[in-house]
Amino acid sequence: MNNVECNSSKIGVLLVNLGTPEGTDYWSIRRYLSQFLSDKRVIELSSFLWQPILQGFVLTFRPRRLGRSYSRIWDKKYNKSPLAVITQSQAEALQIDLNKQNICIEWAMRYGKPSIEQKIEFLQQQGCDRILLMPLYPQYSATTTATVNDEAFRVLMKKRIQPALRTLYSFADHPDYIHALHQTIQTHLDKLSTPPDRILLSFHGLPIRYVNAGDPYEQECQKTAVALRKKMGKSKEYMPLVYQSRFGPDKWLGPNIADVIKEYPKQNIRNIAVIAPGFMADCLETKEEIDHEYRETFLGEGGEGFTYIPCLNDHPLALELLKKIINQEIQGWI
Ligand SMILES: C=CC1=C(C)c2cc3[nH]c(cc4nc(cc5[nH]c(cc1n2)c(C)c5CCC(=O)O)C(CCC(=O)O)=C4C)c(C)c3C=C
Ligand SMILES: [Fe+2]
Ligand SMILES: [Fe+2]
Repeated sequence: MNNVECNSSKIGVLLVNLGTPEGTDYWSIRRYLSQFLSDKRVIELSSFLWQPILQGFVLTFRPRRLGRSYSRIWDKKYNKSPLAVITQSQAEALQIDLNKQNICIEWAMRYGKPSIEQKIEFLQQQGCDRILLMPLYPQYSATTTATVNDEAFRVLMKKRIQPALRTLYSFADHPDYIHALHQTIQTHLDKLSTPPDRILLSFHGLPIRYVNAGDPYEQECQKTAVALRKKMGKSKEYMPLVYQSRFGPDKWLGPNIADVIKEYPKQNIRNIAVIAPGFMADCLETKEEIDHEYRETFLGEGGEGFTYIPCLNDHPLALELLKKIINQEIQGWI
């Protein structure tokens, strides 16, 4: 995949993000959603109950609507979703930087392609006998981080010769992560003619049931919010933590971003900025859900200014952060 040869590399790094359909048509989306929503880490229901609902109802209706959403954000140049394009770009930029250290960087998707299996195979073929698995989720959740690990170990289960495998837990308050977020927020705000009355920190939600069962995700999000507010010298009121992307009938973590922003104009809060620190790359949940849907909601309720602050993506500070994490996690391997 990369321009850089990595035949002599002995350490492999696999960046993994959530997933992506191969196209925006009904069947591509259906295939992707079916794999994603059949994951028992994501939907904690018995298959006996859930599969008939998924196959009969969800996968009949949701792909069409989701396909329209993906079409609006699809990267026409690369014919890929933004999540795939950005993750690839992160991997390519890191490869150029880490080539000297004999490290081979690859990227994969937990659902869809390129798969974790395909990329572990490839890294082994390149001579990597040690692999650092890096789920690109700053905040740990069993629904995201753990399922990446599950899949990698399932791949290893089939191998006679296994590479050494290290996993990354999270980096919710890593100083370089907080620094990168601070800088991107500041640079973005400096360009605005009217400063926002609030900066919302919007994280992907999780069913409360999972948190009650022990998923540390809510604490992880709070860790990020507390560290970022401290770094910026701002209050909890000015930078509230909110949750987005609800799915299904469960009760999800709150406060829900849609409820919060609907109330703001009534409180004379008319200019807001939104950032989604939980995503390392812009995707459907940011480009479409925040920058399109919530923008319309806020302006429709009487808001005057809505600005979306992009994810870290392949910003130089994001690459510095990932490089720092890699060097910390491979200690003792070089
Ligand atoms: C019960 C369902 C879901 C849980 C739990 C969940 C957790 C979770 N997801 C992310 C990150 C992303 N999710 C994305 C899309 C997405 N998520 C769900 C459902 C759950 N997510 C669905 C059904 C979808 C598809 C879109 C939709 O139908 O609304 C994405 C975007 C992918 C893209 O291609 O752009 C990301 C990223 C996290 C971090 C998380 C738990 C912490
Ligand atoms: Fe999700
Ligand atoms: Fe969504």
